[in-house]
Amino acid sequence: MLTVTNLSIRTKQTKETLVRSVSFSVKNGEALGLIGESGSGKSMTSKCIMRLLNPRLFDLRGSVQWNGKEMLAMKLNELDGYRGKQVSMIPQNPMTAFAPMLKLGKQMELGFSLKGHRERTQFRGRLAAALAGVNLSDAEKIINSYPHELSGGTLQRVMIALTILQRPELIIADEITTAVDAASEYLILNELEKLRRAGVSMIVVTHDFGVAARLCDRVAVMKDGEIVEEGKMREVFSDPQHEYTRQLVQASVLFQEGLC
Ligand SMILES: Nc1ncnc2c1ncn2[C@@H]1O[C@H](COP(=O)(O)OP(=O)(O)OP(=O)(O)O)[C@@H](O)[C@H]1O
Repeated sequence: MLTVTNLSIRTKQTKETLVRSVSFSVKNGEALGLIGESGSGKSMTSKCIMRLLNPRLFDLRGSVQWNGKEMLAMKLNELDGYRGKQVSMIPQNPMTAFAPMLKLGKQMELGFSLKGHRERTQFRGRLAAALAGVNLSDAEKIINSYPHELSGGTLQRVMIALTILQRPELIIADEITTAVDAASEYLILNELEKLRRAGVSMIVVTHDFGVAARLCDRVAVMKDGEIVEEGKMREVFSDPQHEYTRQLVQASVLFQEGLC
């Protein structure tokens, strides 16, 4: 279980507070939607949970506990057993998740610690199936590509397939359907729904209530670095209390009806 308590993030250089006293929790097997407009602090909060913020650039206050362990105090060597294994993030900009000078197949071998021909062959079979699940049919081409040779949407789907293979306990999915076509979005959401049914917990970062409604039990709405409303998905969606949430819900409904 993840518990974030009074998390604040401030830049050291400009002293700007980007995230202010944010608190939420994600129970085992639960999915929380982190919703809000661009710049509201969703990605910063997610990166902080993954310990991806450079302490020389950001002041972090508060607490991020994973199964009772304080993540913000965890040493770098301890993080190896946490990141990617227990908690994985599918980042908004997937290019940052891959080393630019290594072919993807090589990176996967290293990431999954594959040894020997047999392990590699077995992995490639599983990879091909996971890639097909997110609408990528040419596994060979992907394995033999450098990251810059693939589009952002394709790399994002590769990340999703790899996360599915890793099967962590918690997945943080940051705007994972914004760079892909509608058919791929449909398949990606199906794959995430399967993981949910298998008991994987999730934080779904999105500005789209529709995406959150498909996957999430609860939702926290962020605005200007703060959570302004939190509750059960259905209740917040059908009876939003905060004016900003009302606007988001309305925009989502209008969008779904094709009116904007
Ligand atoms: N590396 C950084 N240094 C300083 N400020 C940053 C940095 N990254 C993001 N910010 C600022 O932090 C605030 C929150 O950004 P964040 O990326 O978390 O927003 P978001 O809600 O995820 O929106 P989006 O979906 O557009 O990424 C914004 O004001 C942004 O300009």
